[in-house]
Amino acid sequence: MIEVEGLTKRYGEKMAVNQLTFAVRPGIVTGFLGPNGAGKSTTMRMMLGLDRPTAGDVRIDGEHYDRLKDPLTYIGALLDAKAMHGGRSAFNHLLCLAQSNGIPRGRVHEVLDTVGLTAVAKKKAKGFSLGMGQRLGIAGALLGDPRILMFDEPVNGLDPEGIHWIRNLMKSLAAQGRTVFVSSHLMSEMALTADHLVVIGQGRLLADTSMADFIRENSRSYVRIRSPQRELLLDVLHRDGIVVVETGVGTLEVDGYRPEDIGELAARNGITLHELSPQQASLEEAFMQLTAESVEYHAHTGAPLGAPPPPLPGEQPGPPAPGPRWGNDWKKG
Ligand SMILES: Nc1ncnc2c1ncn2[C@@H]1O[C@H](COP(=O)(O)OP(=O)(O)OP(=O)(O)O)[C@@H](O)[C@H]1O
Repeated sequence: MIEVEGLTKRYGEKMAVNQLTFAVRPGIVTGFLGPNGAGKSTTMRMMLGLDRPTAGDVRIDGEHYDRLKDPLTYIGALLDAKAMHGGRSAFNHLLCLAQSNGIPRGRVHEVLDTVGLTAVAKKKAKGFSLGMGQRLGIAGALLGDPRILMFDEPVNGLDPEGIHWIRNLMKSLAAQGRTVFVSSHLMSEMALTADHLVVIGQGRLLADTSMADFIRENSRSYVRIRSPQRELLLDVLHRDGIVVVETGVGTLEVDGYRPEDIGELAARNGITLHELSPQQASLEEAFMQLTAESVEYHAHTGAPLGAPPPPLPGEQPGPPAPGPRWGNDWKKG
């Protein structure tokens, strides 16, 4: 279990993490989400004692990180896959970690095998691809057979097979009763992996809830209908006071009713339906809905390619580009 209480980190004027309180429980995968710059990495670094909180507290199974003896046997983490001595071989990198945490040499072979790097164990880490580096970082996290695992963007650089592998690894670690805390910007992947979500924006807690509740509470669910008797169906729905959204592609959308309600109404009126399907928004849509207010860095959406970039603060703007100008809706804050 990881317990975070009132956790706060200020860098000068910047409030990177602001009064965060939540717990990461064992036996499930907890996803950690937030837009760029939300404070995820800073929070994870404070959990590992790599950054000192301005205020608040983190406990790892009831203890502060710096009081843990042989910390790798309590909590294993992948924060930055490149944070290793590139001149060392994969084996020696792991052996150094093992020796400093009282972990037997044989365990190095085990974790190399687990992550699929046995064949390149003698190769220097600086020659590794991004995906191989991620695997080596994951091996380091697993080395001490810890009860708690933390991964910052673990699928970064992994190919589809690697992504599938890490997803199953995280689920199996959680199924063994371990605490698994993982951040990712890949929403489709997160939706398949995490059971619970902690969502932050501009350093503040926005949600601490199950995946299912998060999607339900932050998105629209509706029934999509197609019928060859569209006009007749519209009349019937309107007569019953049902609000219908007509989409451009010939489908109708109805909020607040079950497919059964619509299907029975259509049947009573002898209307043929070609589609009657419940629609639930994706995690990505729910995430964008919840965090819209706390996204710090917005990309421009309508500029033509090749248009000039927005002026930096204090810089004179360049000549206007034809059409919508790059920077019209670019903003920070
Ligand atoms: N060492 C530092 N000095 C000053 N500001 C920092 C430092 N580390 C982080 N920040 C700022 O704190 C805020 C949170 O950064 P952090 O890296 O924790 O966000 P994040 O959610 O991990 O972002 P991303 O998804 O882009 O990786 C950002 O505004 C960042 O610029």
